Amino acid sequence: MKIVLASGNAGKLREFRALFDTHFAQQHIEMLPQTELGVTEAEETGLSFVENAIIKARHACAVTGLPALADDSGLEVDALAGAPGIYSARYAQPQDGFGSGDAANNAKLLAALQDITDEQRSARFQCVLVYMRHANDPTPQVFQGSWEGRILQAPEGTDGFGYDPLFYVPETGCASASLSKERKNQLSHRAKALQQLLQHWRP
Ligand SMILES: O=c1nc[nH]c2c1ncn2[C@H]1C[C@H](O)[C@@H](COP(=O)(O)OP(=O)(O)OP(=O)(O)O)O1
Ligand SMILES: [Mg+2]
Repeated sequence: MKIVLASGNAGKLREFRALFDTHFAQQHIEMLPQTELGVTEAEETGLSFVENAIIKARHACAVTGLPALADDSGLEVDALAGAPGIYSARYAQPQDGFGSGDAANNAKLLAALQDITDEQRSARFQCVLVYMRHANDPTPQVFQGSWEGRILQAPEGTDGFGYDPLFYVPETGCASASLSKERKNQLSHRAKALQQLLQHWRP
């Protein structure tokens, strides 16, 4: 069975690859990144993670004719009333003077939290996974995971992607970007959402 993985984010795709190698090794399920099937990015016009994940999954189904699994994820910072949230990937904009992309997003987040003490820097990653059997699937299957931490005062670590260098993980005592990919894949929001999927999924 072929399933399209509806993400263009290389960091996510690396993590999914390792998670699927662990869980689907014995099953006849082949996960193909959308980029390998000529699927371009969908416009994320939703106002919630689940809406955006449905938009991405539906788009990938429509283009490929295959079932699709999409991940919409992001960082919620309490001191910023939940921002950047669903806008995490597009947090920094060229007109802010930060540029765009992961490094710019991290720089903008540090600037926004400049005067915020450690105790007030609580945050969490959210991940919503949506599986759709086809573009008109009336019952998308939705799975969710979150990961609690806080935002560091300066980046740490060299692994991972996105906001990992600024995300301190209390249960490990280091930044997410200092974790091995195996350890992150045991603890993360994405790993938790995938565990939910593995328990309840009807392919
Ligand atoms: O484990 C993570 N470690 C660090 N950062 C993370 C993580 N998980 C999500 N994030 C950040 C990256 C990006 O700023 C946003 C996701 O945005 P999101 O729209 O879901 O993904 P994306 O645009 O990069 O690729 P795509 O939409 O094709 O899947 O949250
Ligand atoms: Mg996106």
